[in-house]
Amino acid sequence: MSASAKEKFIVALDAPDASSTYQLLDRLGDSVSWIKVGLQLFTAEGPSIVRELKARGYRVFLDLKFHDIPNTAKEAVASAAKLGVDMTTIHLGGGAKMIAAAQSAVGDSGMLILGVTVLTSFDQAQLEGVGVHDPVESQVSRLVRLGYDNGARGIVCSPLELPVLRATYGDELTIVTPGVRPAGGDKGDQQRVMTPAEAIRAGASYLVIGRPITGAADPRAAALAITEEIASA
Ligand SMILES: O=c1ccn([C@@H]2O[C@H](COP(=O)(O)O)[C@@H](O)[C@H]2O)c(=O)[nH]1
Repeated sequence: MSASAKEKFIVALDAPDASSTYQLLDRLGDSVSWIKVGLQLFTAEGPSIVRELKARGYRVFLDLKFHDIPNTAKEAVASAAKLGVDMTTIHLGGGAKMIAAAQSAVGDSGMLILGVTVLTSFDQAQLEGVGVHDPVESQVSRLVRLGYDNGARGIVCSPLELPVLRATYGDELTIVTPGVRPAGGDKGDQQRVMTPAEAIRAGASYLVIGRPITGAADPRAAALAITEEIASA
């Protein structure tokens, strides 16, 4: 198993509290190096969970998907940068001014802002339900262009959109893809999915995978199998 395969894989620790998080980390051992802290865990535990994960040596992706007026988004991004996280998220639907304001708060922290496009739980019908009648791929491309033109160099999208984004932007973008499921795995609420190997071959920089690991009988074995699949892609 190569170290670079392990570093392309981010485990989404969508856990209810710190103690269940630490139990899961004990079971995962050295099989993961990146942890995603999302809304559930951060709302329960606050910034202390991020500080503890950083102290334990993990790289941290804080996925709170900021979407607010420009000043509020900017100050939230500044707080994330002060916490020392490696990546954080904004919704590109927040618009040009919000994206630029958020980007301006990164400073010299080295943190990467990822712009969320169309959630991977959306299919075409759900997109139409919020009033967007273009194909999902067009909406993703439109939001990525808006992000790019306002300074964003990181994107969250489904693996299905990778080919067109790589064809347009080459390696200029760091592209993080949730919506990843091992072959035959339960999709849950995810709609636009690929396997780990397919997503890597399509050009993902990082894969975010949660329940296939956190819900596995042996999370370490599940994480190692995904890393092997990434390495062999
Ligand atoms: O479009 C998006 C943006 C973020 N996510 C997050 O990724 C993980 C995926 O977890 P699974 O258990 O592998 O489905 C989760 O934390 C989401 O909040 C996303 O799925 N789609």
